[in-house]
Amino acid sequence: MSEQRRPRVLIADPIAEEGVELLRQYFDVDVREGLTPEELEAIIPNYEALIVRSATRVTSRIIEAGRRLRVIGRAGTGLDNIDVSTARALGVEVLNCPGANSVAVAEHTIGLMLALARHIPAADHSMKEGRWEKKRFKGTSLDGKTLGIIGFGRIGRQVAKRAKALGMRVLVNQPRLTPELALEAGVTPVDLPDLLRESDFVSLHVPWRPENENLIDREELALMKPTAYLINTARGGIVNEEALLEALNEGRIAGAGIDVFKEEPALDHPLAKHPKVVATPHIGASTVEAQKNAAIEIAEKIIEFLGGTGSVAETLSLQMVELSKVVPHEGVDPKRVERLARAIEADGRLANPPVVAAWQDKYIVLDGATRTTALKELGIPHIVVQVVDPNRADVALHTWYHVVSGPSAEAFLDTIQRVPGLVLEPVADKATAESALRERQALAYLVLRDGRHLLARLADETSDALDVLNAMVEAYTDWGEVDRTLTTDMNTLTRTYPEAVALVIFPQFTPDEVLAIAGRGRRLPQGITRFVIPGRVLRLNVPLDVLRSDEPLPAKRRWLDQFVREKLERRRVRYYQEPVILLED
Ligand SMILES: NC(=O)c1ccc[n+]([C@@H]2O[C@H](COP(=O)([O-])OP(=O)(O)OC[C@H]3O[C@@H](n4cnc5c(N)ncnc54)[C@H](O)[C@@H]3O)[C@@H](O)[C@H]2O)c1
Ligand SMILES: O=C(O)CC[C@@H](O)C(=O)O
Repeated sequence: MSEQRRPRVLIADPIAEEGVELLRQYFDVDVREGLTPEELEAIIPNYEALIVRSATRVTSRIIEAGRRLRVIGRAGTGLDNIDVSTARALGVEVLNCPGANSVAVAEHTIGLMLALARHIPAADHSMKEGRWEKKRFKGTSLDGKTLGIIGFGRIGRQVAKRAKALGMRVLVNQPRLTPELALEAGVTPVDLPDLLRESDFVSLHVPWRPENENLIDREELALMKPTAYLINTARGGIVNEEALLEALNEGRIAGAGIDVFKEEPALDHPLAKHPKVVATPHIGASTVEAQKNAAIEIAEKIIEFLGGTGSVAETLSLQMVELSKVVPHEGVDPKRVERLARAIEADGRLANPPVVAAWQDKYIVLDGATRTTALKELGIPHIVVQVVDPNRADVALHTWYHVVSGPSAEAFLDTIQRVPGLVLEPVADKATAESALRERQALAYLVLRDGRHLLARLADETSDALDVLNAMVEAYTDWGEVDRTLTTDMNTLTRTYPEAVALVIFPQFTPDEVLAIAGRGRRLPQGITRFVIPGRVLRLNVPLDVLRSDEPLPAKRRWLDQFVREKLERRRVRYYQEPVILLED
């Protein structure tokens, strides 16, 4: 850390004193609560770090004005009040402390459930007004009731633990919930409609993101029982407030417990005033313990970040690594590899770093297999990659299906049937085919133009499923034209692809399966997996000379950090907030 000038930290929302004291040991700390956006914008250029809770909105304007800003700390969980994309694009790290307040929010959730089930706030209010209305406040028990938890992360799991101790049955809706985790937590995974239909209490524990806006809307509320309660301690916009108000007014649900509102502070809010609602002013995390945990944890993280190396490249998840450790998870077309190798050599630079996931001592390529292979062909020892966690909530893995066009469905079938180790088996309908695929009893299913459904299965157990799958895709790719699609409706497809004879539908692979396949040195056929990865860094344009040189890896890493730092200073890094799908290298 610099001897001349200590870094300056601005704390813009109240955090526990223990965290402030810790920060003061290392930095010059100013606590300035209640700043207007204009005031914050005016003073932010003086600070290396900014710490907020949920009240201060850290907009792109504020971040851009923070010329010295290196880190934004959120003393809590949700990052929805911080423009994380702009921060990362400008090399400003964003740190939070998820987990520090999970227990507090879980306890508050249980508190809201009990308050609703036993009418505690209304009974208290009636007594304060001098009444004794014993008959009016007959409640319901939580024991034996069903709680539906939407979002089974840190808070959702803490809620489940407590609800089970109260004798509740717990249903969970959470993408990619493994059966092992569900079993261990004693909960039942269900889809959202079933959760809404079966639960006596529905509790939300998902983050706010654009796709979670109005996750609970009219349609979802309509599925709930008239005796059920909705609890929202997550974020306001996740429930459509107007729809909820209607449902309460029309008696379509029994009540709601609400800690968070679309606009906060929520003053004179019709939901907060509603007799069937127990409302609290975003205090889920407001316990002495949670606030102390969050303040100390964020202080420690900021001290470590500003005191440590603070690599700018790593802030953007960019790393210089050995190319031999970078492994594609899907096959590549050798002709495309050769073309791309020539183009990269002529251009003298690697424009877009492949996106990879760290897996044991390897990096599995999620996007950029052709580029990676082209660099290997060129004999280059090192490569810059962007490392992402494929299980991150905003990374999605979808499956492309293949529309195959050619002279006739019979000729197509003939080609497939000749693949060693493969048998085709007719099935009655789409539902049977889908279920076989889900259960992994088939490698794929085929929908022919005339509407027939066929399962593609292993001929015997000694055949290797991946080998046969690869051979099948290779066979029809050599035979006809293959286009990728996300739709399974043959009628729609034949309008776009008049020569289409068949649609090949693959199972939905999980990121863990994909990594395990690649980690074993195996590959899926090309063009099946589709990772949607927000926050891609593109057009980094790393000179090939640097990647190719004999300099050792640590020296190249230092070079990369300086290279990225300069680009950021000149605002030369193109950062995509939206997912970017690159089909062509
Ligand atoms: N009321 C409060 O004071 C308070 C305090 C802390 C956190 N929160 C809110 O709670 C949220 C959850 O916190 P956490 O620490 O449990 O987060 P988390 O990231 O550990 O868990 C969220 C889970 O929701 C899942 N998810 C996302 N979208 C989903 C969807 N549409 N359907 C089903 N599951 C979905 C994710 O996969 C993840 O597992 C935070 O993002 C924050 O908004 C509120
Ligand atoms: O700052 C707060 O107290 C709210 C915290 C909470 O919403 C969070 O996301 O951690």
